[in-house]
Amino acid sequence: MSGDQTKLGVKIAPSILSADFARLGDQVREVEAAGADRIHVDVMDGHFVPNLSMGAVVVRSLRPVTRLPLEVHLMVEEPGRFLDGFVAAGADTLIVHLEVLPDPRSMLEHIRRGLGKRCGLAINPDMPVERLRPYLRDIDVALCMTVFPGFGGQSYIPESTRRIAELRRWIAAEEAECELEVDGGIDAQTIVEAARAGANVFVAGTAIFSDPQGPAAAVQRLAEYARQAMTPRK
Ligand SMILES: O=C(CO)[C@@H](O)[C@H](O)COP(=O)(O)O
Ligand SMILES: [Fe+2]
Repeated sequence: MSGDQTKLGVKIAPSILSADFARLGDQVREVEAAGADRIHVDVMDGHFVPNLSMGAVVVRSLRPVTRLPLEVHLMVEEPGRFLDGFVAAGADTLIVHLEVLPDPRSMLEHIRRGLGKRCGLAINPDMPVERLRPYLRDIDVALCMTVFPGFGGQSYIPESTRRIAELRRWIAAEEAECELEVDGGIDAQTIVEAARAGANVFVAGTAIFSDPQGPAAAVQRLAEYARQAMTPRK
């Protein structure tokens, strides 16, 4: 059935925000070889979030390095200014925040039909999850932030688990096909909670790139925990 978490499968999305930028290409190759499903690129403008990070030049440099899809998480006040540039650089998925889009439909349409890319809508922890409901059939990814965006290395907000479960119910009710992605503080413990609640895509930065056994081991371990936690749903 649509909205079925198990049908979508577990996807691990390493966030390069926590990578060693002096060895970025090698680190991306390493997580790809370990079975990561996509690369998560966090873009911050210093306005929507109180931090700066990276732009399309990083996507352009990574494009020849990996076959994995490059997913761009736009934590910026005016995402419309940057979409075409990220696509030209090689982005596969563009995720924009609902907080900056009073009516996101035209932008989602532009990403999907105009640019021919996958689109996602993200919401911050203080945005009621039902605000995503009208768009669930128009997006490829619903991104539930499990920390306030702006920085890697934060702790998962416990209330997120209830929000993920609620979003999973809305996705099923709408018979939507979108993925349910979580981002922020995902580690060996919280991935189990998030997977049980209904998430199927897991962004992880610190838990992968700061793992004492290395990024490859971390990717494999996280994927295994999530698969075990994901129970078939009716
Ligand atoms: O979007 C963001 C932060 O704003 C994330 O993608 C972080 O980069 C995830 O990092 P960890 O919480 O896993 O360290
Ligand atoms: Fe992110």
